[in-house]
Amino acid sequence: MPIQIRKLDSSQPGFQQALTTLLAFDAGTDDAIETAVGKILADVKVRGDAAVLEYTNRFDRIPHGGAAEMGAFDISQAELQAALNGLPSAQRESLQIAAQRIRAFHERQREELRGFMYTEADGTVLGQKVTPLDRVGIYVPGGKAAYPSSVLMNAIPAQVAGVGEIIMVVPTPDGIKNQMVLAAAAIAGVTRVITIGGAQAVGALAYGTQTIAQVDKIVGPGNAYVAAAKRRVFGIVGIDMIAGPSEILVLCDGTTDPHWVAMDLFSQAEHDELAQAILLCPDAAYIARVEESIARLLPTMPRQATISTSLADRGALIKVASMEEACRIANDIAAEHLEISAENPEQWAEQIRHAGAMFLGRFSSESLGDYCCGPNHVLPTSRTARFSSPLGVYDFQKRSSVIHVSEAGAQTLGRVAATLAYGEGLQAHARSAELRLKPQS
Ligand SMILES: NC(=O)c1ccc[n+]([C@@H]2O[C@H](COP(=O)([O-])OP(=O)(O)OC[C@H]3O[C@@H](n4cnc5c(N)ncnc54)[C@H](O)[C@@H]3O)[C@@H](O)[C@H]2O)c1
Ligand SMILES: N[C@H](CO)Cc1c[nH]c[nH+]1
Repeated sequence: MPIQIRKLDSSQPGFQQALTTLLAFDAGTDDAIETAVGKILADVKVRGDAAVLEYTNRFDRIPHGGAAEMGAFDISQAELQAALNGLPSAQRESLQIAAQRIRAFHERQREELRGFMYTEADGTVLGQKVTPLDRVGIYVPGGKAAYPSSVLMNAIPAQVAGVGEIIMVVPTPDGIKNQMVLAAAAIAGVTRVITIGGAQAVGALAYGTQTIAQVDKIVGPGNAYVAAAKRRVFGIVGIDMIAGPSEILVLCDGTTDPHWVAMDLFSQAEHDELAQAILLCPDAAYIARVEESIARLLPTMPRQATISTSLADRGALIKVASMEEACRIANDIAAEHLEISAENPEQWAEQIRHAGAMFLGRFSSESLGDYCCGPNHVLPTSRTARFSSPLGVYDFQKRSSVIHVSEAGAQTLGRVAATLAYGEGLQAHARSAELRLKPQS
């Protein structure tokens, strides 16, 4: 099937409007998803398990007329361990290597995130205490593909942070459990695995049900339904970020094998029809070669239907004036993944301020980061990399301020506080500070 992919040129009038339209979700789709998610969440909040059971049976097409009770969706620790033991050794070892590398990276984050205390001259002690969250929900997607890597990426930082209970939800369409997903949960030390997904799983974790305890925070990626549900439950529970349909932006100077770039674009397009893959390049002849590679390689891809819809609806090959302009546009796009496939990639990376993860040089394919480089693959999408960060140990911790004022400190701070409190018209605040002042002799 001939592939239709949008071609844009930054020098053409209307380019900025075309780019804005490309980056926005189709409002019609968005509204439909929002309405559906609103209804599901309201129902789960009121009816709890009964609603979760019904939606799971329906959306995940649970066979034999569906499960009769929620217990059917729980997976025991013994089953997780059996899945790990039963994996072919190459799969088990690859999971273990990936887990070890992800753990090593996140251990470094923890070292950077320890609290601090300092003592002032008058003996007042001030500081910040870091504590892990008690109970978190991790969402592992599973509608169109199975994601053992996302189990590791979600659970390992939670464990490194010291979270008490890690509750994992993952849909099992048609009731089929993926053994690598279960094995990854065993490796990562997940507390409980429940095979539910979508907005109903997010609702169950956020509100709690008869059989699922409310969590403190929900993290993890998912499709547009999951992203919309997380956005809606924020405030009742914490969330990490909006990690929706995957995105890749390749910034190329025209020196990389075009087959490599085409396949890198496919690697994110194959996740979802709503995924987004974009190339920015100053060399028109090179863009034409990437287009040829796309046409040549696409028929060889098992997921070509998803890839072509994603490329046709949300993809683009964009001719820019220069690599400098490519960097400026990349900052505007603020993509989940940015590949800088160029000679001396560092010079361009210096100009990038907004990207979930940056892959520098032509050997750093984004796919390596998806599985085993070590940094997290749960990343902000839909331009939220302007203000969000990759999932990390910090998402599973919170900070409390610690204030221990000495008697001497209370004399100086008390006068300052009382003056400010009277200025605000808050007498009790002022008097509370003044009661601790020694009488002036
Ligand atoms: N940003 C990241 O860090 C990151 C990482 C991995 C994956 N992803 C993305 O995660 C997503 C995974 O999506 P997926 O679909 O494979 O799995 P998913 O688990 O996110 O979604 C499956 C669930 O969606 C719900 N659903 C599907 N159609 C529905 C409908 N019509 N009405 C109501 N609910 C419906 C169902 O409950 C189903 O269980 C992809 O978009 C992928 O690109 C993102
Ligand atoms: N590309 C996804 C993040 O958008 C992560 C992933 C998991 N498996 C393969 N890829």
